Amino acid sequence: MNSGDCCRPFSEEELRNNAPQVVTCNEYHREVSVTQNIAGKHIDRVFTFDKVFGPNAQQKDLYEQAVIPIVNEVLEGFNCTIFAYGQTGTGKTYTMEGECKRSKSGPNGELPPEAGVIPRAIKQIFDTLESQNAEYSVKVTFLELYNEEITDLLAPEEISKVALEDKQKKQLPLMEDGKGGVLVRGLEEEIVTSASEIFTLLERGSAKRRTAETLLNKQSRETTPEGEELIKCGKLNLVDLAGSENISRSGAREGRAREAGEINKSLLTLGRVINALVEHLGHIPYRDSKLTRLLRDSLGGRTKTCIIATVSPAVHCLEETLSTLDYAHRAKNIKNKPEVNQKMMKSTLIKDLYGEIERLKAGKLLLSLAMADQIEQMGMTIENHQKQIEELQAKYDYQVQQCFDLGNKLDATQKDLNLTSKLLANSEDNLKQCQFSLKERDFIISEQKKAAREDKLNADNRLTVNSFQTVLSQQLLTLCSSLGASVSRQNEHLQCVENLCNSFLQLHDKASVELKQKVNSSRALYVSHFEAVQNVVRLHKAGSNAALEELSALTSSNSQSIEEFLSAEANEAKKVLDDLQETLTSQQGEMAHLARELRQRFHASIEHLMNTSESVHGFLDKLFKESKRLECHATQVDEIQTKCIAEFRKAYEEQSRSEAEKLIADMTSLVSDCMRRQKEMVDAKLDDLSDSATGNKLFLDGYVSTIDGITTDLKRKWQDSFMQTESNFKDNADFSAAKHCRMELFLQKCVNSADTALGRWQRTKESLNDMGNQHASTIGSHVRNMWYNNEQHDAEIESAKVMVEDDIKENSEDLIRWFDGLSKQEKLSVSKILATSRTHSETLENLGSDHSQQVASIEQHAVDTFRRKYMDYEPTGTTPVRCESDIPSKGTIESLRAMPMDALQEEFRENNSYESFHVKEPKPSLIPRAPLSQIN
Ligand SMILES: Nc1ncnc2c1ncn2[C@@H]1O[C@H](COP(=O)(O)OP(=O)(O)OP(=O)(O)O)[C@@H](O)[C@H]1O
Repeated sequence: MNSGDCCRPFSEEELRNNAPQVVTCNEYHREVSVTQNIAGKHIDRVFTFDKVFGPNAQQKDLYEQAVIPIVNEVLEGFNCTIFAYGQTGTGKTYTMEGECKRSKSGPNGELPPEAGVIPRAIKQIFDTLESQNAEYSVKVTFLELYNEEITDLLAPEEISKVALEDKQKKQLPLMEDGKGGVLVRGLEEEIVTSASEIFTLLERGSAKRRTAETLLNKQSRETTPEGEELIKCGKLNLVDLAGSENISRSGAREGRAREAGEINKSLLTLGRVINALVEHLGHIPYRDSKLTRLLRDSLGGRTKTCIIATVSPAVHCLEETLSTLDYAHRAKNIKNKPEVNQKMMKSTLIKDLYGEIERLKAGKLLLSLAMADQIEQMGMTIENHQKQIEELQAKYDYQVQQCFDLGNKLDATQKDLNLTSKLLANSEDNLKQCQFSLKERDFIISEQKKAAREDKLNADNRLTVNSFQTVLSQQLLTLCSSLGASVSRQNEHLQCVENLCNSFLQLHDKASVELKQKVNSSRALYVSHFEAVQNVVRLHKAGSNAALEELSALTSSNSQSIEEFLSAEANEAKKVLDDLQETLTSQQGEMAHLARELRQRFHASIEHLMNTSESVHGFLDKLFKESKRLECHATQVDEIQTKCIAEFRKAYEEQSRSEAEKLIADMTSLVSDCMRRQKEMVDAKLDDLSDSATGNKLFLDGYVSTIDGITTDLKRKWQDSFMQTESNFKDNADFSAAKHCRMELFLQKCVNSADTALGRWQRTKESLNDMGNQHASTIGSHVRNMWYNNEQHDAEIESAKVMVEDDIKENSEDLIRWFDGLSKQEKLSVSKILATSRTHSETLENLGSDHSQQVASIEQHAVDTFRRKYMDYEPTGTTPVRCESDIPSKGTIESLRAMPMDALQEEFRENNSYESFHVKEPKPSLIPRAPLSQIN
């Protein structure tokens, strides 16, 4: 099955409402995409069809692209169906029929651009058939399927009128054609020879349409121009379906709902059939609706079918659009098996046609017989009607006669009525007169009976007065007793109120006194607390001040002691260094002196030895030995010196590593030890030397004589050795001097490092001093700030205290004043209440007494009044009491007499006019009745 989608442009209303577009058509890709907004997301659903026509597509485009091939196939002998499916108002009818009328078509039978599929297909068929110059015949059927009822839209008017009555009983039925197809029995088939004929038929048929599905069926038979015997036969079904919307959304009600339901039945069955075909189900429910029965061959059969789905681009049709597209998309999957209709032999066709003519003839005969019957029946009906008319005419005449009689009667009655009216007026007048005179009589009688009535009235009144007096006195007694009870109750209540007021006042006084006491005590408590707080603050302040002072003193003493300590340390170090310097200088001098002395003594002894060598050359060996020993001593001295220097160096190195004071002290002690030891050694050696020299001299003296012989040799040897010794001594002295110099150098270095250490120390001391001073000044400023803050806090607390005290004093005074005022007011109010209650009770008492007096007086007055008015005698006394009643004057008594008849009549007539016969407001009597009226 082919399926195409056709999206109409926005309607004017949609444009007016600015309806958003949700359908977009891609004609090139043959896609329709529908944009849905689900949970704030745009989701596009895309449907692909065989052809897609967007809002700008023209009728011509659709026809050319989608329908021409189908019509061509019809002309080739295929059966084809085109149906439009879609929501109401989406353009199904527009697509199928278009918006053209025949009158609008062009001069050469050209169709206007808005012409739809049907007129274009008709035109194409006839154009093609005519252009082929072939014999052809075209038959048209046009039916409407509405509420599952089939209407023949081509049925002739007169017959359809008759059929209209029949329709109530019998619809056009569907029947199987025996070849798997379905026929509509009795459906009119029009043979047409031109397109314009079809247009006329369509126009006529369209006028009869109600709505819903219409199905146009064109059958064309064609013989080829060459006059072959074979005839091609194709059928084109054009279907305009009803709106596809759901019944619940169609808004149909009652009768319309049934319609919609039936329409829906067709469409629903169509949907089910499509589904069953798509899903290749075993059972296809064609028989469930007439539409599917009619289109059976088009749905999965041998007919080529094209479904045109029409949609609206607007968002409000979104749901239906999706449903339509889904429907058409599913339908696309139906696979029909188109077959060319069997080509008929021309002779067979002629035979068929003859058969049909016979059938038609038979039908015509039957029809004429039926018509004769009908005519006969109608004649009888006319006769009946004639008789009925005659009867009716007779009835009418009778009625007219009756009307005439009734008119006469009416006139007579009218005259009677006038007469009766006059009589009635007279009677009424008489009645009025009678009534008037009756009234008059009544008045006269009543006037005349007045005196007698008065006596009776007096007796009645007396009785009434007596009974009234007893009732009144009883009621007054009850009233007095209830009033007295009420007064006593009210007095009690007032007493209660007074007592309550008094107790309330007492309680209030007590409470206010207690409150005052409490306010005073709380004030005192507050003041004492505040003072305690203040004391604590003062204590805290004093403590912090003392601590601050102590801190500042401690800081200054600390800095001072540090300074002192540092300066003492520096002085000591300086002193040690000076001592060291001095010791070193003296050591240096002493060493130089010692060395000089040593050299001098050595030279002197050498000279002495040389002077005495000749005499003591025997001892030269010994001297030589001694010199050797001296040399050994010198070596020892050197060794000691070396050791001393090494120790000094060591000490120096240690000194450079450790504290300067210790090093200097060590060095000083070392140097002094060394010097002492050298001196001791030198002294010892000098002693030894003089001792040995003495011994040697003695030895030499003792052995001079013995060693003369060898003296010369020895002398030479001695000189040599002496020279050698001298040179050695010189060398030693030089070495010693060099060592000394080095030692001096070391000493100098030591002094320099001591100076550097001293400088560093002084700098350290200065920086320490600075730091100390800085810290001291910072601490001092902190202390000052704290002091200042404390002072400020103190002042603030003091001012706050004063303020709070003032406030409290003021508030408590206010409170007390307010309480005083309140209690005064209350007292005033209570006293007012008391006064009021007293006044009230007095008033009540007065009221009670007044009331009883008044009751008595009322009673008396009432009794008097009644007596005065109605009684001639005292009600109970046996002896008649003189009554103080006014004795009417003679005139009054005269007036009490009944008036003469004439006067009474005159008076009555004056008060009552005869005309109006209404009793007028009585005029005051002409007769003076002043005393009586006063009494009455
Ligand atoms: N493609 C179109 N171009 C212009 N106007 C269109 C188009 N399609 C439809 N319309 C207009 O939309 C309106 C409704 O169209 P139409 O009556 O054909 O709808 P329908 O689907 O047949 O409705 P229904 O189901 O009630 O018969 C018409 O006024 C028609 O002119």
